Amino acid sequence: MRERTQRQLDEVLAQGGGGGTHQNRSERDTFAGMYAERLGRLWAVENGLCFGRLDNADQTSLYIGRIGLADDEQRRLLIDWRAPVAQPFYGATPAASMGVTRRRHLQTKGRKVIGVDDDLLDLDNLTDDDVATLNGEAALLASIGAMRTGRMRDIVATIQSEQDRIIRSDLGGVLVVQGGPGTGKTVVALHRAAYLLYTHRDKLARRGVLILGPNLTFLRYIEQVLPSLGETDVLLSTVAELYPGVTAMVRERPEVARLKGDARMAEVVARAVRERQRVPRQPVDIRLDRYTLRLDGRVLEAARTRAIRSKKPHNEARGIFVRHLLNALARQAARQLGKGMIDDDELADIREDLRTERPVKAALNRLWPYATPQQLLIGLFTSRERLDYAAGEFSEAERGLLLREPPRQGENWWAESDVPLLDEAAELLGDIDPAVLRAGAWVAEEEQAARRAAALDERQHQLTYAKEVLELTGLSDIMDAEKFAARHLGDDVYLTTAERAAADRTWAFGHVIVDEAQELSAMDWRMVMRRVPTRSMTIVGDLAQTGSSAGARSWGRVLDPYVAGRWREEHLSVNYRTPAELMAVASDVLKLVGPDLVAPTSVRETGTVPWAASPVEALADLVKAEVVEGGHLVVIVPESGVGEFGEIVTRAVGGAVAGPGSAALDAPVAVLTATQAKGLEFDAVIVVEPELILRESPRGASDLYVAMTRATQRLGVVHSGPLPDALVRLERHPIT
Ligand SMILES: Nc1ncnc2c1ncn2[C@@H]1O[C@H](COP(=O)(O)OP(=O)(O)OP(=O)(O)O)[C@@H](O)[C@H]1O
Repeated sequence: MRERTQRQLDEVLAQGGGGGTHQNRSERDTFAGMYAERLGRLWAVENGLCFGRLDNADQTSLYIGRIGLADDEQRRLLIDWRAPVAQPFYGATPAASMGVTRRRHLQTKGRKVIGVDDDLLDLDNLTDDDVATLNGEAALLASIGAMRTGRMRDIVATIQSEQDRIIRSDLGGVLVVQGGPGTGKTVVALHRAAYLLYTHRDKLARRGVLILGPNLTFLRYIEQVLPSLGETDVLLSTVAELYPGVTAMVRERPEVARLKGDARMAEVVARAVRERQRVPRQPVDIRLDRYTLRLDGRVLEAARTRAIRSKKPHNEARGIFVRHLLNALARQAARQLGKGMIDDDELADIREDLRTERPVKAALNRLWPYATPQQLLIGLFTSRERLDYAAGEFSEAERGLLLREPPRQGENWWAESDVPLLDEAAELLGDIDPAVLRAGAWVAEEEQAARRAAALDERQHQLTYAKEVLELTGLSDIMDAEKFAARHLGDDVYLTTAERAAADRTWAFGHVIVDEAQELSAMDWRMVMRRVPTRSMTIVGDLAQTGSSAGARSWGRVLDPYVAGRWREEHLSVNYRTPAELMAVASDVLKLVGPDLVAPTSVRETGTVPWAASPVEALADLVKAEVVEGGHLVVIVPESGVGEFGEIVTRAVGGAVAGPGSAALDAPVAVLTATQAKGLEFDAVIVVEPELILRESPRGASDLYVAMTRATQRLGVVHSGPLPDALVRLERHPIT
C-alpha cells in the first residue's frame, strides 16, 4: 500500500510545476496533499502494526491491527482495531466468549514477534485461574510496568473490557466517565476520539472533534497518541486557548477566578452589554451646516426598543437603531428644508445624504457604539460605575475583586477565567465586519451583506464541484467534499478541519471530549456547550481531584442545566498507573478530600515502599539518588516553593527543568506544582512539604492526592514542616 500510494503521489507530482489552468493546478495540489496524508498515515503504523489474533469456534482466525489491510483480491489480511468484527478482541470473556476460543496478544519488535500471550476463552478447556484473568494480563502488565518516556502511548493492544465499553459507546448524547487516578480516563478518551472518527467518519470528519485538556504540558503529553491512532481531524486545546486571538497568560488569585467562573457572571456580561445601549433622556442636537436636527428622548427610546426587540446581537442590532433614527432625522430635515409631502424615494435620498454627514455619524456612534468583546470587558472591569450597574447583584467586596487597572501598552491583560467571558460577550455583541471596521464607516453594511452572500454562493458552487470530483475519482472514502473544497478556495493554503475550527469561534464540532473535566467552571461549561450544539460529548474526570476553586463538585450540578436527566455515567475502577503500595498511602489522603471516597484498585504491586525524609535540606541528595535509579522523576512542590525548590533541584542535577512545558516532559527531572502535574505521570515522584500543599489552597487535599498518584514506580516525601496525619504510614528513608 505504501508503494502504491507513493507511486500515485509521484505521478501527480510529475504532472509539472506551474503549468495548466488555476483549476488544474489546485486540483493537482489537492490530490498530492491527499496522497501525502495517506502515505504519512501508512508510515505511522509501523510499530506494533499487528498485535492480536482471534481464533474463532468455526476454525477461522482474524488478525487485529492498527489499521485494516486487504490484498489485491480484497481478502482481509488485517482488521482495524476499531472495526466491529475486532470488538471480541476487547470484549470477549470466558463467560461471554462471543464465538472466540482463543485471544492471542502478539508483542513485536519491528517485524519480529518477540512474545505471545494467550487468553483461552473456551469454557470447556479452562482452569479456574484462566477464568478470573484480565484481558491479556501478561501483555498488560508488561506494558504498564515499562519505563515512561514522558509522552503518552497508545494502548490499542491492551484495552480492557471496561474501557472498551466506553470507547465504543454510542456517539450521541453526553457520556460521563468518572474514574480515580490512573484508571485510563485520558487514554480511553483519546481512543474514543479515534474510534468515533473511524466509525462515524461521514458525520465527524467535516466538523471535527475537539479535545479539551487542563494545560499545555498535558496536551503535549498526549499529542503523539492521536497521530498514531491515525487521526488528524482532532483539535487539542485548553479552555484558555479556546477564544481565537487571545492568549490568556495572567495568573490570578483563586477567589477572583472562582468569582469569574460563577454562573452569575453570564448576567453581568449581559447587563454590561445593555449598559452600552442606554440612551439619554435629554434631546441630542446635531448641528449641520444649514440647520440643526434634534433627536428627542422619545425618538431615541423608540429606536432603542426596536433594536432590542429584534433580538439581534448588539453590533448587528445597530443597523436597526441607526435606520430608525436616520428616518426620523430625514423627515425632520425635509421639514426644515421646507418640503411638505415627500415620497419614499426623496426621503431615501435625504437619508443617504445624512448618513454620510460627519456630525450625524459621530452622534450615532456615541449613541450605539460598536463594541468588541475585549472593549466590553476592559470597559467593565476598569470602571466602578459600570461594575455597579452590571454586577449590582454582587456584594461590594465581590465587585472589589473584579475591579482592575486598565491594560498598559502591549500588556497581556487576559486570565484564563476571562476567556469564557469574552466568549459570552462575543455571543451577545455579534460580529463587526472587519471591512466595516477598516473603513471606519458604517454605511457599508448592506454592501457587506451582499458580499457575504456572494461568498456563500461561491462556496456552495465549490462544494458541489468537489463532491462530483471525489465521486468520479472514487476518493470520497478518504477525503470529504468540504475539505476538498476548502483546499480549493484557500488556493495554496490547505487547512485541516482542526485548523479551520481553531480559527473560528462559532465552529460547531461533531463531538467534544473534555478531559480533567472537574476543573471547568460554570462559565467554562457555557462556552464549551456553545461549541457542540448537538451535545454529543464525552466528559472524563475525577471529582476527587478537583483543584480549581471554580471547579465541579457533582456531575449533575454541571450537566443538568444543559441536558437534565439526559446524560449517562460510566465508572472506571482499576488503576493501571500507581502500584498498590503507593495507592495505600494515597487513599489515606483521599479520605481528607471526602471520607466516603474510594480509591481505585491497583492492578499491580512492585514491592517498593514509599518513604518520608527530612529535613528539606536533604532534597538535593535524595533527587540525585533517585536519578541514579533511572527513569523520569518529578519533584512536586507547593506553589510558594516553586522558586526555592526549583533552584535547589536544577542546581543538583544537570538537565533538570523547573516549570511546565514540553522541556519538563523530556527532562530527566522536572519541578512542577500539583496543578501543573495534573494528568501526567512519571516513573518516580518526590513530594516536597506536603503540609504546605494541603494548606495552600481551598482544594489542598485534592492537590496532594493528585501529587501522590503521579508515580508509576517510586514515591517519596521530603519535609521540614509537619507531616500530615494522612502520611504517617510512610517509612523513614534510610539516609535521613
Ligand atoms: N488498557 C491499558 N493498557 C495499557 N496501559 C494502560 C491501559 N489503561 C491505562 N493504561 C495506562 O495507565 C496510565 C494511566 O492512564 P491515564 O493517564 O489515562 O489515567 P487517568 O485516569 O487519566 O489518570 P488521572 O486522573 O490521574 O489523570 C497510562 O500510562 C496509561 O497508558
